[in-house]
Amino acid sequence: MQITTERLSAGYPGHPVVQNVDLDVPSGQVVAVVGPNGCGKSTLLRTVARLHRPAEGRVRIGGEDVWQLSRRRAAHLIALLPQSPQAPEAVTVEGLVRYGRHPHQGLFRQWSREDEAAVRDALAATGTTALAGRRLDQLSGGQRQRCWLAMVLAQQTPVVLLDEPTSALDLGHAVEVLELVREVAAAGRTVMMVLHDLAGAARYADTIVAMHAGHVVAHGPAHEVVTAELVERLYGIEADILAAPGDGAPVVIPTARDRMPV
Ligand SMILES: Nc1ncnc2c1ncn2[C@@H]1O[C@H](COP(=O)(O)OP(=O)(O)OP(=O)(O)O)[C@@H](O)[C@H]1O
Repeated sequence: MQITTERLSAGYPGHPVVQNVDLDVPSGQVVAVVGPNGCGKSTLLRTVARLHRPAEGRVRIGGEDVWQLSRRRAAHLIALLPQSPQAPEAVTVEGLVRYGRHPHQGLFRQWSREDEAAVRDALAATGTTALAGRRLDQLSGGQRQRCWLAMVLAQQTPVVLLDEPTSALDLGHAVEVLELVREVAAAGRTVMMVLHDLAGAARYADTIVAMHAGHVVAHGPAHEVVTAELVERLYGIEADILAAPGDGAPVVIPTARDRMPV
C-alpha cells in the first residue's frame, strides 16, 4: 500500500519538529530516512504510524487519511518497530510474537492456524525460532531486536515502519535484517525505515529521504542523494563518496581530521 504525506508538520507542545514534509512511497518499495540525531526521523515515523497527530497536513495509507481509519483498521494496515519498545515483564519470545497477532483476534475470531503460521514464519524469517521459549529480558540486545522485528512481521501488515532496525546488530545480523526488509518489500509490502547506516540505506533502499532540522532536504535514489555536499550539510563533516565495487552503491568515507598529538 502506498504511503503518502501531504504538507505534513508534527511536533510537541511549543516544539515544532517535522515541517512541511511531502512524501510518496509506492507499494513494495523501501524508503530509508536518514539524518542527524534529533532532526525528526522518529517523530515522522510515529506520525505516519498514527501514534502522533499531525499539527498540519495529513498521512494517507492506500489513499485513506490514517485519522479517518478506526484504530483496529489502522492496526491491520500499519506495524511499527519503535526505537525503544517496551515488553510486558517476563514475556517469552513466542509470547511477544503472538502479541503481533492481536489485531487479528476478535470476539468471533479465535487463535487460528493462520495465526500459528504467521508466528512460525516470523520467527523463522528473523532467525529467532531457537529463542522462542526464552524470556525476552534474558536475551542480548541484538537477539531482542530480532524478536521485536519478528513481532512486527507477524502482524502481516501492508505497511511496515522500522525505527533503526539494525542499531544493536552485528554486521552479519544487520545484513540479514536488511535482506529480510528487501524480501518483505518484494512480497508487496511497503517499508519505511530510519537508518543511521548510510551504506545500508544506499544498498537496500529504493529511495533515501534525507532530513535536517525537521525538513526533507533531499530524496531520491542513493546515487543521486548521497553526495559530499549532503553529508556535510547533514553531519557537518567532510567526506569522500566512493562507489562500492560490484553494485556501485555510494559509500561514505569521512575525511580523516588531523588528530591531536597524544
Ligand atoms: N515526547 C517528546 N516530547 C518533546 N520533545 C520530543 C519528544 N520526542 C522527541 N522530542 C524532540 O523532538 C526532536 C526530534 O526528535 P526525534 O526523536 O524525532 O529525532 P530523531 O531524528 O529520530 O533522532 P535520533 O537519531 O537521535 O533518534 C528532538 O529535539 C527531540 O528532543
